[in-house]
Amino acid sequence: MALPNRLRRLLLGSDPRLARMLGYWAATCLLYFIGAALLILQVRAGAADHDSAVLLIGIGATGVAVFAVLVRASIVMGIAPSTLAAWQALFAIACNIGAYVVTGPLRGVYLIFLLVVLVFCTFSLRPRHTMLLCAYTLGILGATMVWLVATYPATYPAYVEGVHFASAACALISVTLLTGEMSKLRLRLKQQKEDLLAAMATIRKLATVDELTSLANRRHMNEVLVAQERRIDPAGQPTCLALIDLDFFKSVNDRYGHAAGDAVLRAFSAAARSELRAQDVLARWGGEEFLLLLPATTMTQAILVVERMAERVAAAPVAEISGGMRITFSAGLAQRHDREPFADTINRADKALYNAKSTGRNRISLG
Ligand SMILES: Nc1nc2c(ncn2[C@@H]2O[C@H](COP(=O)(O)OP(=O)(O)OP(=O)(O)O)[C@@H](O)[C@H]2O)c(=O)[nH]1
Repeated sequence: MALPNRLRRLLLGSDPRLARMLGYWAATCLLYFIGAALLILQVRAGAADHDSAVLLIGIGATGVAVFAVLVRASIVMGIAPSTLAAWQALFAIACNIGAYVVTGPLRGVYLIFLLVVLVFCTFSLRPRHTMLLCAYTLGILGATMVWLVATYPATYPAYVEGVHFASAACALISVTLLTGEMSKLRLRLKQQKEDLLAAMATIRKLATVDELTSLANRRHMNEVLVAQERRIDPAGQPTCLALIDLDFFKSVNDRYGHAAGDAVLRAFSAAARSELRAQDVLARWGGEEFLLLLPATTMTQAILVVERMAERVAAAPVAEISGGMRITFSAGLAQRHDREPFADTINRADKALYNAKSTGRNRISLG
């Protein structure tokens, strides 16, 4: 892995949610720097108290650093993004109100910052939580303004604070209502996306899996074969195919009924599949016929696999059939020649299967 990639992974992690949260954190950082710069300008102009400004900048910087660590570790620590966003918002609001108190005539700017904090919450908080946050902000802001007017009436005239509070309340409430609507829209979109993904998974399953046996269906097997034909196998990697057909299956249906026949097909599929490796593919090719693909398998190995399969299938109990009838099958086995189209290998396996049937069934013939 290249060094910048490694560094990126170390800083941002590999989870896209984490990268997004760190993106929001970077935006709050920017806000903090602008707020701090404004405070320094006010101190230089003699409009803000130096010590209070330094203390506030220190608290803000510590908060920003602590949240960087918390965001980075949130997934490991199991902290929900919404919880972290709420903490960050509470902290940012407290800092902004602190800056409002410390800053001189330009303090109105921090009221705009309060709005920005609430807008950010749209992306991570539920509408109800954003409303609670708005109420908390207005409560603390109102109480602070009353205290300022009562303690320093010359610096914080009542009519100025009144106008500040009224405009902040109008803006914050409007933004909260608006962001509430946006949050609902976002949640609806998220739900729709999840529904769509679930529907796509169902469609994919229906398109690739045989409903009765849960094996791959013929369509999917054809896709697998096409993909296999396009692959360039390393030299000396043989592939075998087996066409498998249950013996005297019609008589199962006739004697025990169609439902029992279905049960036999399911029992065969489960038993046969239990003998296969992860890379082998067994598909229902049609009716009571199955196609088995054995990649990286020699003919000798394939014979052993199909024999083991036959033993397992014969021993599989089928509750729907009384009298302990044994399920047997006949198989035509063929090894794919170099670059041979699978259609031709299947043809050879089919001829071998015909041979197995005509020479007595319950056996493997080679094609
Ligand atoms: N229960 C059930 N029967 C099926 C299904 N698909 C095909 N069949 C039946 O499978 C039977 C196949 O009969 P045949 O082709 O004569 O084969 P067989 O009786 O197994 O005879 P051999 O293959 O020659 O040993 C037919 O009766 C089909 O109706 C299915 O999904 N469920």
